[in-house]
Amino acid sequence: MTDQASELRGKPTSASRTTLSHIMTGSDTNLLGTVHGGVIMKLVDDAAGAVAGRHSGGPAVTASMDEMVFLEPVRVGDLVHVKAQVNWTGRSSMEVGVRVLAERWNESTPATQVGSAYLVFAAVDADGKPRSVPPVVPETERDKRRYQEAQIRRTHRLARRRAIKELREKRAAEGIDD
Ligand SMILES: CC(=O)SCCNC(=O)CCNC(=O)[C@H](O)C(C)(C)COP(=O)(O)OP(=O)(O)OC[C@H]1O[C@@H](n2cnc3c(N)ncnc32)[C@H](O)[C@@H]1OP(=O)(O)O
Repeated sequence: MTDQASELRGKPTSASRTTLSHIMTGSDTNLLGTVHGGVIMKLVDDAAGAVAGRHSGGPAVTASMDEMVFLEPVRVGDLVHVKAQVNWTGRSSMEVGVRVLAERWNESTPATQVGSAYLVFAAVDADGKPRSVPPVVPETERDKRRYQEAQIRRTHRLARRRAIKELREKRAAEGIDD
């Protein structure tokens, strides 16, 4: 990895926080007539990717997307806002938290939350190898809570990966072929 972590100065959460807005049309629907979850997931990935690129100051790739939650159906004519921010940073990875809000495009009613997700992005160099990212500096109490919660998710992701790897190695050592 390109290692300059100690040289990188911290960046506040607000420096890369981004909102992506889009009006849903007939081409975004599923067979039920509501907006396809994959359309929302693309917007989530786009917004999170912009945030990760801004925070890390260069290219960043999606390593994982987890806990994508759809709370309410989104409809044609909804103006969807995808709000994303860096919750936590590691050496080369960043957890980006995303909230998805929707409001009718031509009404002044408040937007309601319709989904959320957590994505991990890895900053990469020109060869696609992980490179160091500046530490995120949480500013508000909400940012600090999100940072702490992201650390819990990180611990669980690593533990889950390690446990599954160990199980597979154990089964392979026992000669079990699946
Ligand atoms: C924006 C887009 O559309 S990108 C297109 C979709 N995404 C891609 O094509 C990415 C394909 N994947 C890759 O290129 C590689 O697997 C990478 C760059 C994500 C990781 O490369 P690796 O060689 O595994 O590097 P490494 O193991 O050092 O991981 C780098 C960091 O990512 C984290 N990471 C890697 N995989 C995962 C994962 N599945 N979940 C969570 N974090 C992960 C690591 O914990 C590490 O974090 P740290 O440096 O902060 O400790």
